[in-house]
Amino acid sequence: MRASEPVALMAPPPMVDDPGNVKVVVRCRAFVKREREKGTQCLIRMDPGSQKTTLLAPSDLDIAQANARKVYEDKEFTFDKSFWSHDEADPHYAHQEDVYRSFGEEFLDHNFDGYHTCIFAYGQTGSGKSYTMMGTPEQPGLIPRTCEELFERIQQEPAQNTNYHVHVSYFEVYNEHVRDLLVPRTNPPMYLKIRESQTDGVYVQGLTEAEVRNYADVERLMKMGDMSRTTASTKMNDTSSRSHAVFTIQLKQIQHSLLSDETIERCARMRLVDLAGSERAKSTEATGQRLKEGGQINKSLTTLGRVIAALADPRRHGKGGRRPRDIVPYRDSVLTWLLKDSLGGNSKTAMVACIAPSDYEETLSTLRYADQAKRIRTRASVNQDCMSSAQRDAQIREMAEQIRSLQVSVNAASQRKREEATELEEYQKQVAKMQRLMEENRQVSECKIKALTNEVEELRPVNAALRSEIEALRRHLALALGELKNPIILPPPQQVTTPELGQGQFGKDGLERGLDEEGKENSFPVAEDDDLSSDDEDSGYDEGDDLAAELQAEADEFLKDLGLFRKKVGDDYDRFGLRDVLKELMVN
Ligand SMILES: Nc1ncnc2c1ncn2[C@@H]1O[C@H](COP(=O)(O)OP(=O)(O)OP(=O)(O)O)[C@@H](O)[C@H]1O
Repeated sequence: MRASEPVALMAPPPMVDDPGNVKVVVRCRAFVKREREKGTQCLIRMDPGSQKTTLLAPSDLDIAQANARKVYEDKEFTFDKSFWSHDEADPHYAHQEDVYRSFGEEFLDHNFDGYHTCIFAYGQTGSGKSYTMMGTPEQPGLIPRTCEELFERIQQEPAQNTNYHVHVSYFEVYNEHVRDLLVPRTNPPMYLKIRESQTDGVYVQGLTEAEVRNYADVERLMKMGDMSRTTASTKMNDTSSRSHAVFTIQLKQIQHSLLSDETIERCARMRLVDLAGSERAKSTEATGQRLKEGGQINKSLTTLGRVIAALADPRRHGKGGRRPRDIVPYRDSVLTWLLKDSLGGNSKTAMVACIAPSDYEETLSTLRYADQAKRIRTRASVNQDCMSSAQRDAQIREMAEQIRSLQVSVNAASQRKREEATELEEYQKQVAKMQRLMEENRQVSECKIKALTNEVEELRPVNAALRSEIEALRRHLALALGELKNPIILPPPQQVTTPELGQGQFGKDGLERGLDEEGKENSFPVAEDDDLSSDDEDSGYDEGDDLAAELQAEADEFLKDLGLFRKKVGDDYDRFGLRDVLKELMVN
């Protein structure tokens, strides 16, 4: 958006911070259907003159008796403003428009002056926070009213030499996770990271910051975000917000004077926060997911309470000087970390404490919270830069140089990344190749083992046959050697007197062995001398010598074959490690 040629520049920025307390207002809502049906008693009184809010002790005997140990008494609080939105017929009834006019408008002024602002709604579940912040299409709340008027101001009374740029973002903090409400929901949800930098403070990385040119653009985004927000029906509220929602408007005003050739840039940020409601599991009767959410909501609200208590501590601003910064537990919850600047830094901040008309304990807790928040002081300063064209050009040059050097390091980094990727790919290829080779080797070995096993199996019967042959030959040899060592000495031929027994009846055996009269085998004395050769000449045993030599040669030949066979089997055993198979084979 660009207006026509300028005349005057923005007012010069204040040189000092603008310290101020957090503005605290309280709003009491009307009875809802559930309360009307029960005929509940209203426990709130508000004095429009003094802005006093009084919480009355319940006269309802049921409540008092149910909590006999608790003390119920009237409590009085004073805030910057008390909005009575309980009874529409009351002349002091505060409509949505009244709430906005009372301080929403003032906060928008601060934004145009270049201050960061924050308005957050706090209160128990079902107390009217979403109604106050977002409202309904018929009764729009603070957020739509602020945005609408922002564009009205830009369009109706433009500082003629000023360019306006408006961006909005919308996110929720659900169960300690940040989710962008301006991008469609995904399953599983996409959560964003929180970062903190010297220049930008705490921010959400990757959050959508949509440029808007008119209120219709904002309305569309608000609708989109609201639909995406996590809500659920509980006993206390049909559409209970289960998350903290943060709607942010960034307003940038750039003003340029042709006369002085100077540019002034103001950046203001508006944070509009609809917190999830504090709740007691007993009142909401929540179970499962709702109970878990309730636990997380209460945890972050308790941290918010601790942050508020630390910031409100008078010693912090006393004569003794500031307490150490780390005493404020901002980082203990995502919500307080994100609101760090809004709560205790460079911001003008307001809290709307929303209360239900009939819940003594919850309302007392909210009012005490709000009462403490009143004491927080922030130090807001105008976020404005003023520079001449020469300075701006120098800045642009410096930035261009920075971009160039960043580009170089990005290129180097991506080159390194590419090289690493190639190396990794090569390594993976080698590993795969090695695995393939090992597999092939295994298959070859398996094949060899199979062939050898078959060969061994084929040789088994041959081996058995050879063994029995060896055994037979051994026996044969032993017998032959025995006979050679103990030759049968035949008696000299005699005259057979017995007519019945002719010589021819002795046969071959009869010649070799002598029989006594009873037909028993004779044992002939064994020659003392083992060397039979001298006697043999005359003894007629040349045939026996030949046979022994022949058998000895045969046995030697066989033993040689057997030795070769053993050697072969031994070699195979060494080559293929067939220890067990061969062992078994040797045994058999
Ligand atoms: N000022 C009001 N005037 C009329 N109705 C109201 C007002 N404030 C709240 N309500 C109604 O009360 C109910 C609860 O309000 P709302 O949803 O805003 O509560 P909440 O505090 O945001 O709850 P939660 O923390 O559970 O999200 C709604 O039906 C809403 O329309």
